Amino acid sequence: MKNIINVKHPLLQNLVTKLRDINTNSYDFRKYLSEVGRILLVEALKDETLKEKEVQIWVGNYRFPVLDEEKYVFIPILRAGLPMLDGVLEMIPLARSGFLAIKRNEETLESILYYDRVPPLKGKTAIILDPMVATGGSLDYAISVIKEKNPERIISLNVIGAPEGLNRISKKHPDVKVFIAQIDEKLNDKGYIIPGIGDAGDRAFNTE
Ligand SMILES: O=P(O)(O)OC[C@H]1O[C@H](OP(=O)(O)OP(=O)(O)O)[C@H](O)[C@@H]1O
Ligand SMILES: O=c1cc[nH]c(=O)[nH]1
Ligand SMILES: [Mg+2]
Repeated sequence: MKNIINVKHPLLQNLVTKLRDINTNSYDFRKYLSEVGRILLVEALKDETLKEKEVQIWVGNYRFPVLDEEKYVFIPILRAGLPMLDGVLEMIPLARSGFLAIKRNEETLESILYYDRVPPLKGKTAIILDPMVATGGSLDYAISVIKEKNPERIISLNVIGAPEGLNRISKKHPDVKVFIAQIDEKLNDKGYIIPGIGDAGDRAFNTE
């Protein structure tokens, strides 16, 4: 699983534990997802190439490094990926955003795409946001849809994954770098991650 990067940081582990806690309410749950997203983004872009820009400062004009912010397109997978968007947009405010809504059929575990509003991706870095990689079906589907739009590169930021799903992504999409805060033990017979955080969409938006 060379393309799966388990980002290990005490601050991330602390946030994941707060997400696991069933006493965490939906407001805090969304806030913690957003914070995890931001930390994962920092790690994912740590070797990024910068452009030079002339900046007027107090002693004249100097050239300084800047990020080409509009090169990045964040793509949260609705619903549960949505709270991660706030955190990453705080870091790259001029990034674009696109939206994919994918829902698992909880009986068959098959992923269904019900909304695609992703802007053109040619020459862009697409950054997928979704807290959970369980069977990997939803992430696999999202990557396939995004690849059809020919981005320069695809990165995925995820909070918790099961070995089953991460193996699937690693085999099918070795070109996509996945930055993940926690790799858990397994899936249960309903396709939920154990120990996991339960249903992330329901917990984020207070539904059942
Ligand atoms: O790896 P998989 O087996 O495909 O499962 C992971 C998917 O399940 C969750 O979404 P869900 O289908 O529950 O939709 P929701 O965010 O609307 O609740 C999660 O946010 C992932 O997208
Ligand atoms: O554990 C899981 C698996 C899929 N989707 C979730 O929200 N949680
Ligand atoms: Mg759900």
